[in-house]
Amino acid sequence: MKKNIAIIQMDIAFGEPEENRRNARKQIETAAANGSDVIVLPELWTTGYDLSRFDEIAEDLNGPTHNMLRDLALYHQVTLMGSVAERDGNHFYNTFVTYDPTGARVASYRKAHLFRLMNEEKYLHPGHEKGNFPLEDVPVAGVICYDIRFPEWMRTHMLDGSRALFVVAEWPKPRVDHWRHLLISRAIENQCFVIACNRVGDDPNNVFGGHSLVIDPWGTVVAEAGEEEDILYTSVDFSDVEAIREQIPIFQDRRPELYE
Ligand SMILES: O=C(O)CCC(=O)C(=O)O
Repeated sequence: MKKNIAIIQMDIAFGEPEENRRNARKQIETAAANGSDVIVLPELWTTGYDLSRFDEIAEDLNGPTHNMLRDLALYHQVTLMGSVAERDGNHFYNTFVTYDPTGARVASYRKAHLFRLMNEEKYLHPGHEKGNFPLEDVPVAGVICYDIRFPEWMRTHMLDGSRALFVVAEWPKPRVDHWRHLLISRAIENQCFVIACNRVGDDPNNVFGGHSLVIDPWGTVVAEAGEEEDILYTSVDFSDVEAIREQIPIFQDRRPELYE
């Protein structure tokens, strides 16, 4: 199945959900008008890392950001995804959501590995469930930023035949080399597409690196953004995964009994 992908590599106004929703809405409308089927937003794109104000700015899964994503997905007949600050009772999560063209939420994955360098563990709870979901009839998975440093967690997402890993991030510029190498490695070792959206700009503590990427299941970078706000367009044929998995059948050759 072939899909036109748009990655919205946006800057994020720190702790300003309304401003970020306005900006994202414009960019989603542009991407939809340009024929995109799947539109990816970055990590925590409504709030940024304004963690100490999550009590005020995080929302439950029926909040205004979710209504907007549901309505835009339905109106433009696209799939929309990205991570949003979630409130559930007294707990907060960094939650990757996906809305399909019927407006249904088909994924809500809570970031499993909290990033101490940005104090996430002081404010957020980690998730415990995997981020697999169907992109129409194609099995895929969505994960968040620091999660990609844990290949064993990424592998568990691939054991059901998933063909793509969607990654949303606020990855700082000083470690953009790690971002690129980790993403390319995840694509090669799992023989899957990696479709990764990073933010640009800065917040009070970090400068973010951009370089959103689309990598094919052979590990070749097929599209890459620079360090400015941009919409990165590419098209992906998920059936390309089959030939590579037949040529080098790593999923058949695994010996899980050795790994535990
Ligand atoms: O692992 C890294 O270097 C960056 C991770 C990160 O920024 C995050 O998880 O938000």
